[in-house]
Amino acid sequence: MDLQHLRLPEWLPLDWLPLEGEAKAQAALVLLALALAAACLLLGRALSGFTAGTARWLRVAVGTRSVPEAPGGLPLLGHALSLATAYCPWEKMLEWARQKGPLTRFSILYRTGLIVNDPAGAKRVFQTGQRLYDKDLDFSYKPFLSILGTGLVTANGAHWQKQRLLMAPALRIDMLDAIIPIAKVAVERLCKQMESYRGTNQPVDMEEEFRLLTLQIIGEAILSLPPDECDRVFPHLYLPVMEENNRRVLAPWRQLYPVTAWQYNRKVKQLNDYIIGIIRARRAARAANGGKPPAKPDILDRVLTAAEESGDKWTAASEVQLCYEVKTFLLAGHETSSAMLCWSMYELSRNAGALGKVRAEAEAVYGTSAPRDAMPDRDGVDSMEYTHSVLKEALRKYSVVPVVTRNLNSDDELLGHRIPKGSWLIIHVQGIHHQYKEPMAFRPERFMPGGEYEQFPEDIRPYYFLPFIQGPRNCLGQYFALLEARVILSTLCQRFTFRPVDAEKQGETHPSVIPIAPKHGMRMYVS
Ligand code: HEM
Repeated sequence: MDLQHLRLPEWLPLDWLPLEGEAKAQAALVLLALALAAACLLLGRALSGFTAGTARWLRVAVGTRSVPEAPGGLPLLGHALSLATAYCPWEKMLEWARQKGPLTRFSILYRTGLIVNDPAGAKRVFQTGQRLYDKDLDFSYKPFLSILGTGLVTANGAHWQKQRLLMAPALRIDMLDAIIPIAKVAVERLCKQMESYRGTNQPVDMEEEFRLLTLQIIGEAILSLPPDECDRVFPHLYLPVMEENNRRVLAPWRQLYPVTAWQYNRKVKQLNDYIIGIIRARRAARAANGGKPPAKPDILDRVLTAAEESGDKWTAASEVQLCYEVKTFLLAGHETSSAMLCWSMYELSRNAGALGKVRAEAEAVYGTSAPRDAMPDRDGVDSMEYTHSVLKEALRKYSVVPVVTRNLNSDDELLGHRIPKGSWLIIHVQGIHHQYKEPMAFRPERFMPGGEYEQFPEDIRPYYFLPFIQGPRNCLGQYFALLEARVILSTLCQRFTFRPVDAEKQGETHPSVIPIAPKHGMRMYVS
């Protein structure tokens, strides 16, 4: 082609090209062609995404018409406005479910959701049909993917199965035994600090203390980190990332704020570098020790042993995956436990009878004469049955994880309705927990032998208590959480009496952050 007489438009910013005449015209044409191809590619992707999204929307909207619809839906917007203006979105969903029945349909713009407020429905999703229900990564878990990535909580399908097999042995009984002394030493440290508040008018923010304490315990259990290292690293690197993730749940556009995004990405990178540094040092130490783990292996050592025994080659991808697993354990393993402890303590501060029973169990295990700090063994902790029931009742009443979401990857039959692939399920754990008698009354006796829980029919009973869900994807840390919490709660109750600064205010639950923590902190006077 003769390009000699081709006149390039003056508005094209081509001055930086170090060429002249025909060569410049040729280069400009190539650049234009590349720009056009990129634009077509982007448009194609947007169109195919839009077409796939529309097809899914149509399939789900039409396929779920037999399910009763929540009241107040608007054309196009669906229930988006009702949810956006509700004080608490999952309370609003529960209000709808109570009006419409065990399965209720709602929509947010083009997305149709189905609220499951029934133990039989939960059994289908979590147990008998578990393979059909994937984690909801494109909505509920999206803001947390920088921490969770492809770790266990957010993995799906064959990848999840492989990781579960690899990680589960790390929390076997001998590791659970090791958690007891870690928790006891940590709570004794907290007791010492709290002595200076005893009998003063200065309250202690127990929410903050429980958060730091559970982070110290999980930090030591996974990575053998000393408490001062946990206090130094996590509040700087990990907690700000989590705070920003929580903000992004309600304000996803925050990821477009350039300074916030830059700071956020920097913290995520520093946290990753920190954890990967520990993994590398640990592997080097094992290599120097003839490939053997240390005498007292922590969770990281146990996972490294399982990875070696699997026979898979260790690669850069294995390192990244393990980093996600460590972050997953950190996240899954402390905020939920800390919320459970806050609500248990709050209820005990208002219920002298229940507090008396917890104290009696503590004295039987730790002793009645000073220093009352005997190290419990597994049988000792297991003997604290009433304390265990206090924790379970706090998990029932406050349902710290109030809803669990899933995406259906194939057509299914749920609670008498045929529902299509692509449906979005919201299993209302709080709704199911509040199907007990007088649900807002705090009664640990419900979980004692012969209590209300045992009255539910045996085949469906586990689906009436779902703080850790049930089935193959149940919480891997549930025994860990309930063990450490028994040690913490019993020790604190044995040593101190707690009184909320403002009992009404302290009892308010946060309306938008999961796990549900106190809305105004948990400030307590100690005596
Ligand atoms: C009171 C404390 C806790 C509560 C209420 C809780 C709750 C839950 C729930 C509801 C799930 C299921 C999430 C879903 O399916 O979308 C889950 C999964 C998980 N939790 Fe916990 N958790 C607690 C403590 C812990 C601790 C201490 C650890 C680690 C040491 C842990 C590790 C995990 C892991 C790894 C999973 C994913 C399991 C899988 O998908 O295979 N959790 N937890």
